[in-house]
Amino acid sequence: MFLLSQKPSIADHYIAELRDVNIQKDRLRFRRNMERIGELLAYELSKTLTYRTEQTETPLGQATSRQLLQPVVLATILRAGLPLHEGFLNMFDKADNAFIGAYRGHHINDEDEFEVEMDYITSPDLTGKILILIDPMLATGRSLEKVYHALLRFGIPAQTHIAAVIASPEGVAFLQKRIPQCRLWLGSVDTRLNEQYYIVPGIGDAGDLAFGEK
Ligand SMILES: O=P(O)(O)OC[C@H]1O[C@H](OP(=O)(O)OP(=O)(O)O)[C@H](O)[C@@H]1O
Ligand SMILES: O=c1cc[nH]c(=O)[nH]1
Ligand SMILES: [Mg+2]
Repeated sequence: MFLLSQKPSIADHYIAELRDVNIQKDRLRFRRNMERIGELLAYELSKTLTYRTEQTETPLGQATSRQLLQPVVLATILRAGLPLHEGFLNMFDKADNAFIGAYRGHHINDEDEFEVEMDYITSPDLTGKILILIDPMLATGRSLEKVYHALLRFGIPAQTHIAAVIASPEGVAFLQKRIPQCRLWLGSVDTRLNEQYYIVPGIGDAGDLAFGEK
């Protein structure tokens, strides 16, 4: 597991702004901070990938350079994942993209219990590729687990990475148990989940903060 907040850095400013109830009123800034964290996580993740060397022609000669060995697919859970996706795409600009419509739907009988509803999924072939699954909030982990398994119908990736900005200890433990083959890239692991399965202290509802209440 990689944890961005483990070492002090400028990323701490971005995460602090995401949490701040006053700064949250500025949706543009909220989305941009998500995007900036996406760029940082993507850069850290890129250091672990495999590269091949090739020759690049410059105006003055030949330079040895590195190119990613395997294609990258960025798969993002709507809505809240969109700004984080943009950050990853800024770094992995040649990536293909997958999108999944998933949200926490409520049961009629029990207000606090929820089921992950998934009503849209589109993806390129994933066979042998580097799959990066993107969602800023890892609360119970049920959305990410469900989406990961749904994506496998598009092929078996060579590697799968999961990127989230704010995680709960419960969600991390759930994913490590259920899909241990996926490597986690996280901004912060917070204290706990509350009764509504929201992350505490967390940031609130990431989708609403980025795009408005639904
Ligand atoms: O780990 P989990 O317990 O599954 O919860 C996390 C999910 O909840 C949020 O989506 P939400 O249902 O709020 O949809 P939205 O992006 O449309 O706001 C978030 O973006 C995750 O997808
Ligand atoms: O804390 C949480 C949990 C799920 N989804 C969010 O947006 N925030
Ligand atoms: Mg939401």
